Amino acid sequence: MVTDEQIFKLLTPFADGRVGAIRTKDGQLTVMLDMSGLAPSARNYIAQQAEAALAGLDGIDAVRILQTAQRSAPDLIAVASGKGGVGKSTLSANLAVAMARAGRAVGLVDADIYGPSQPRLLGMEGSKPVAEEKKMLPVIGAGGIPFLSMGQLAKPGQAIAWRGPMAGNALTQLVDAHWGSVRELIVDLPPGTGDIQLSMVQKHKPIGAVIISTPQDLALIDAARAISFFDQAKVPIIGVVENMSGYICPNCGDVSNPFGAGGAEAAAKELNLPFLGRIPLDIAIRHASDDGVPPALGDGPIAKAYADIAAKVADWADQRTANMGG
Ligand SMILES: Nc1ncnc2c1ncn2[C@@H]1O[C@H](COP(=O)(O)OP(=O)(O)OP(=O)(O)O)[C@@H](O)[C@H]1O
Repeated sequence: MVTDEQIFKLLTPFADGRVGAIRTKDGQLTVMLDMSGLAPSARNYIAQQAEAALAGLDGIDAVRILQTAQRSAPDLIAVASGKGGVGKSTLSANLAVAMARAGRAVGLVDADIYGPSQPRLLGMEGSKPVAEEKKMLPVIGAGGIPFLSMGQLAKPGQAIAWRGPMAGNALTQLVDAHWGSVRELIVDLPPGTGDIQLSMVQKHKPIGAVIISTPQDLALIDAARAISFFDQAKVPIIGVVENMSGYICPNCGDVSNPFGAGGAEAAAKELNLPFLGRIPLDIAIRHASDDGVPPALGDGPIAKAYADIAAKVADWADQRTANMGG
């Protein structure tokens, strides 16, 4: 008679970590497999492999595979700014890459209806995700980051016209996709506090928000507005990132401060919020981003700056989980 341990060993090569209860009764073997997060094609594949691996075992006449889905949806981490052009999309892509490099299962949703830029930032311009059982399958971008973008749902310029329910439905399609083993989903929000943000806090509440600003006074005033929006929605602010602080001259290496410096850190302090770090204004960031190679994949000071911010966000998420008792 075959033992549970033997069955477990037979299933491990393709269902590692997914094998649940095993029951043998009257020649019928029932095995529970946790298929949560998997796309239907992957579920079918594993179930077929399991049936094949368990066929013809000593004392077993019939094999039944029970599929369960216990794992919950990924946690959402919003990246927001008060105004456009401050580097929110660049931070979102690089935060995802840096967190993944640190070993976390991270995905990315590009919810920016005004200028969806993640397909370009992740080197997958023109990519079209396919759907399985009416849910989208994320596309794998640079750094192995699974992502979905408003830019993949609509023709260029079309999404801008989306209002209220349409924008909300589009966001739902991106968030409720086949995220598989992804545990944390970075959401690149449009700038400001519009329909997408409302839908986000009402329907897909993020566990926290990262606010990005340049050091300029005006950008900071807008950032404060975004902060108060999340405060009112009871979404905790993970912290503030200062972008484009200190310009490193590519010729002489001198550092100047075209947008000022330290403004976001001072503002964070004033608002009693954690400061997560600063990213300098560096043309290399723009070039790498335009080429679809997130600078966080490198190993110079820029990659380090993103890695430090990612570590703080990860710590925050872990602390939150610990506080929740699990
Ligand atoms: N630290 C930086 N140094 C140099 N260029 C940067 C930096 N951060 C972002 N950029 C560049 O600034 C431009 C705007 O960045 P990005 O698209 O990330 O901003 P955004 O806030 O998401 O804008 P939008 O609201 O339009 O989506 C891009 O060309 C990007 O490559």
